[in-house]
Amino acid sequence: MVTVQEATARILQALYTPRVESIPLAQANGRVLAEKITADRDLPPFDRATMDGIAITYQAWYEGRRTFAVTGLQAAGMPPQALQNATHAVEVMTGAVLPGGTDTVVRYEDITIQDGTATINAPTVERGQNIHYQGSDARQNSCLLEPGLVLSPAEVAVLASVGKPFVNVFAPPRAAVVSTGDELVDVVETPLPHQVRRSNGHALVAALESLGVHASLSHLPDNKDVLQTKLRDMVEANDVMILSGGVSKGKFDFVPEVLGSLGVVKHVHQVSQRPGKPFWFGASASGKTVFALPGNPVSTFLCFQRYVRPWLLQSLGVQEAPAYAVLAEPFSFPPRLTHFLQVSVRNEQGRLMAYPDAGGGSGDFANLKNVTGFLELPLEQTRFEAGEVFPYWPFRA
Ligand SMILES: Nc1nc2c(c(=O)[nH]1)N[C@H]1C(S)=C(S)[C@@H](COP(=O)(O)OP(=O)(O)OC[C@H]3O[C@@H](n4cnc5c(N)ncnc54)[C@H](O)[C@@H]3O)O[C@H]1N2
Ligand code: MOO
Ligand SMILES: [Mg+2]
Repeated sequence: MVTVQEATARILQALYTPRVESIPLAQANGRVLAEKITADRDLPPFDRATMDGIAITYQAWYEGRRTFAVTGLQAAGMPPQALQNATHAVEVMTGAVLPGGTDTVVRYEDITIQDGTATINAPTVERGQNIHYQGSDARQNSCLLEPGLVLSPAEVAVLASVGKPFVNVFAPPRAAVVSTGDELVDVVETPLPHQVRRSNGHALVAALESLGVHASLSHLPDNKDVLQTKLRDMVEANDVMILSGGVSKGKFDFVPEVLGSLGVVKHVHQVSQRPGKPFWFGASASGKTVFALPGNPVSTFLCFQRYVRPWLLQSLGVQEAPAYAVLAEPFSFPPRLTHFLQVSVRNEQGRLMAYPDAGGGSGDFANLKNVTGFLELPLEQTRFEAGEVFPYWPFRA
């Protein structure tokens, strides 16, 4: 048995190397960037008027001039005009290039224009006001986006602005979810009194889907030969397999033995934690990864959030800052195990307060609907006081 920290370290030493694929910009939202994006031009690419009004030379204002003959019009999209005379002004529109020879923009609200002459009514004018200077946001060739970034609408705008109709992103791993257990029937079946409908596989597929990974789903019986035959091909055909059930000490818990016989080398089996103690993790010689999660539904769910999700994100180079929350009420947990306490987190004046709602144990998956995540209570402690801060593993906002 290893600690949660040791298990984490071993898992994160066995990352997989994702393939890179080029996708259209319209599909980029939510994907993980696999290339460095640099500015192809200065940002903004020219001195840009930020207000509709007139462009003047500040010096003329400074020397006391308040009226300017309007001798030109600079609309957005027009090549730059030039001011012929420092006593003149050019009408300028937001988004237009600042006309040559001007250095200051005065808003229409601060002027009156009559018979081709603009009069400035504003009490003060600052040199360079209402101009977004070329290169003030970023210089040409400077790095705008780094690999590992999860692309959001904000980054889609950046990609468009630097002329990327296609972008390189990391391809999601080929993934397979396999649930096991003779007592489990399909969702469309009516279970006999001694049977239950299987739910873990569906939860895992949905959890992967929310990370952009489309996994196959299958179910296998508690039969060593069948497991061996079916898992053999699946291990090599996928980058990652996620199994549920059959990893504990029961007479029909064949999964660790079968995986071992297929050349999947055990890196972790049994972690000093509750729920999820029988957790198993291994990798084949060719780097194919297998997570075999304990079958109790809350254990399966927790182990996915605590181990599979970070492994996947780190494999894709995604840096996710660890989350923490404040325990809102005292809690006791005597066993020398890291306890993943189900909590409901509320933001109270900027502090994430975690309210325990432990539920009825690792079989009580219906309780997960009441909570927002798990608080990781360390094994060294048995008593946890209100106000103490612990790592928090959210699975919903
Ligand atoms: N002697 C011991 N017994 C058990 C130990 C132990 O340390 N010593 N650990 C317990 C813990 S903790 C857990 S968690 C479970 C893990 O069991 P397995 O991984 O072997 O899972 P199964 O035995 O196949 O199933 C356990 C439980 O979960 C239900 N299950 C499984 N898959 C699904 C599914 N897809 N959908 C819904 N429910 C599922 C299954 O019906 C069982 O009730 O072992 C303890 N035992
Ligand atoms: O992981 Mo087991 O879930 O403690 O029942
Ligand atoms: Mg079992």
